[in-house]
Amino acid sequence: MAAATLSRAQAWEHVLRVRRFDWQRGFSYQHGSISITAGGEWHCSDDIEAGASQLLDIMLPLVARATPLVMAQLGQSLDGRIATECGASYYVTGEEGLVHLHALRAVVDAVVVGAGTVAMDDPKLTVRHVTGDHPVRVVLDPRGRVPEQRFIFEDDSAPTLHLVGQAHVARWQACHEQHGHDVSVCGLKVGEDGVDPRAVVDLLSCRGLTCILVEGGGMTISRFLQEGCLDRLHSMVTPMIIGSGRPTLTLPVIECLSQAMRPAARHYTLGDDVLFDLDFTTVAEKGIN
Ligand SMILES: Nc1c(N[C@@H]2O[C@H](COP(=O)(O)O)[C@@H](O)[C@H]2O)[nH]c(=O)[nH]c1=O
Repeated sequence: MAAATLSRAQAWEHVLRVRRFDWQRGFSYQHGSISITAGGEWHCSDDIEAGASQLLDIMLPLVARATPLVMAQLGQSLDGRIATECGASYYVTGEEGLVHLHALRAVVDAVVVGAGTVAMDDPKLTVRHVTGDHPVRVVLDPRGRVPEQRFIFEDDSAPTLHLVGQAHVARWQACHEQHGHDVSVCGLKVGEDGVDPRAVVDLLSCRGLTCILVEGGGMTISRFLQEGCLDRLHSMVTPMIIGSGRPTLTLPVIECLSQAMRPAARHYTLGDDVLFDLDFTTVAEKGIN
């Protein structure tokens, strides 16, 4: 009899199961031919397809854990752009990159986007390219400026949480009610520098949303990174040169490269795209002196 081979689809089912596994109580997950320990190390006693093996390598560190996770995802061109000057961004990354984005959505509790992304892209933020549940959609809108007619407000296939500055709560509650939108509005303290990403993480955590994907835009992700709020960043680089347009990350000016961030990094090929998996909780060991 031919030896069994674990397929990519089967590996994905394991990822979803591992996400639901109680890592507070159990230290290792065992199912059929596969065993997984906290942190994401895995072993399969059957043969395994290359795509399945890569999927486990990429996804298990995100789900085989008992602690909260705040991560971000960027789909960018080779020259570090996420959209053209006027905001066209559908799509920078290829088919496999998009599947990966949806896989990330399927393993988090909440997906966070800034007001600009909602205004410009009118995203759905649902899981469509893989099996799995939709995350809670969170709009970060300190100035309460997002247009009223947006897909995530009108669509009730997933819960939506609209985080606005305290001054805008009553107006937005009335607005969603008037339009019959099933959207929860929550107030945020807005300081001189805008909203503190830590306050967002705390607010979501109080609602049981502890595994968070910050999906865009570049400024929102940059702010989370600058404040030390990101554990991980998945940067999907596609061999396209846009040449001008919206940048991926915008951070304070540094003078020398010793001040640059050097997170531990792994990389994977997904179709024509290269995924850089950056772990900000661990500093890279290698460096050229
Ligand atoms: N354009 C772009 C991304 N952009 C993200 O996808 C959102 C649109 O998602 P949806 O409407 O749910 O399909 C958009 O608002 C932004 O958050 N992501 C990527 O991996 N690659 C891409 O090329």
